[in-house]
Amino acid sequence: MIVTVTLNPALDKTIQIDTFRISEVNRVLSVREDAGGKGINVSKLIHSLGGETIAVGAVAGAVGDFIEKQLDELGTPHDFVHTEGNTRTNTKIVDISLKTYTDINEPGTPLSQEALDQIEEKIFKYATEDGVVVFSGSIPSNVGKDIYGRWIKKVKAKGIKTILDADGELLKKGIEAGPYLIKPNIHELEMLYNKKFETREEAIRFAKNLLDYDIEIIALSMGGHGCAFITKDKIYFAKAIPVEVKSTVGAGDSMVAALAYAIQKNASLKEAIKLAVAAATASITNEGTQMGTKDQIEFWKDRVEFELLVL
Ligand SMILES: Nc1ncnc2c1ncn2[C@@H]1O[C@H](COP(=O)(O)OP(=O)(O)O)[C@@H](O)[C@H]1O
Ligand SMILES: O=P(O)(O)OC[C@H]1O[C@](O)(COP(=O)(O)O)[C@@H](O)[C@@H]1O
Repeated sequence: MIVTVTLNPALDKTIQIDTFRISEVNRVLSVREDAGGKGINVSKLIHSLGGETIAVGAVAGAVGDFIEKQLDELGTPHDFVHTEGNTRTNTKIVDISLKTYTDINEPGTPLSQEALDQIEEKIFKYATEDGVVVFSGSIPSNVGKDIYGRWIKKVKAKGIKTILDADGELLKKGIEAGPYLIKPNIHELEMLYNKKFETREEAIRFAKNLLDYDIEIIALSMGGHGCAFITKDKIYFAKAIPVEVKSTVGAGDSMVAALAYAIQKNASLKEAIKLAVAAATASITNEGTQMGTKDQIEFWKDRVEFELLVL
């Protein structure tokens, strides 16, 4: 079982605009709404790949109802705690002329200690020894930044693998707990080291140091430049596949989903890399927060190129 934890789900509202102008009236060309939030996206993809998954976390109000309904329609299993307020809406602006993709993410509704305890119970209810628990995304501002780190320690103590995809303090404290895999993007790594990397190699060297925290795999994604997959023995670099981008939202989550799926199946690292890049590529060819379909991912899998790096 792959359990995903989303403390801050979102309705992703993607609006298409032609040449966005600041301080002017902008007319929207199209709107679409998807159930989003990092763990939720991960579960959506794992389910469509045929994997066993459940999305846990918290939802609230009418937006929470929308998310649960859409997951039901997709057949993605979920078990959320229901809280006060309303789940956030994240606005994604796709500018079709400028080819820019802008995310405006709301902070989300607070979670009580009682809700957090209930979520923790659900994590341990569904997590299996041969499974994976995925902690990803931001958290409401009233929740301590050590939450993922604390949960990773507890899950790891039961011999269960964990994946962390977060930024800032959440990432830093999570890393200290030694998750099995982390997937920072290059900006998140720069924030972590408070340093701008001049070259791909420099970024990879800094990322590699994190393996000392008992991390097995680091997927360091670099948007349209590709992704490095770093382990103690080997470092692979997979090129991004040039495609017509419809929306970059969900590319990282697709990688995380594919990696979780591959890890649970005990697939080789090479197989995991192919699936991860194919899943990310498929996702960005779809509008809004839509993951790639199984067929799309199969198609791209044969076209993934990666090389062994010697640093
Ligand atoms: N513009 C792009 N063109 C082609 N592939 C892309 C593009 N943006 C992202 N990808 C693919 O998605 C992966 C993850 O993207 P990235 O933006 O680094 O993740 P995140 O969404 O977590 O920030 C990349 O390694 C690449 O394979
Ligand atoms: O929790 P955060 O960091 O605000 O991110 C949430 C947003 O990230 C997403 O999960 C997409 O993430 P990626 O583009 O990194 O795959 C959206 O669905 C959601 O709106």
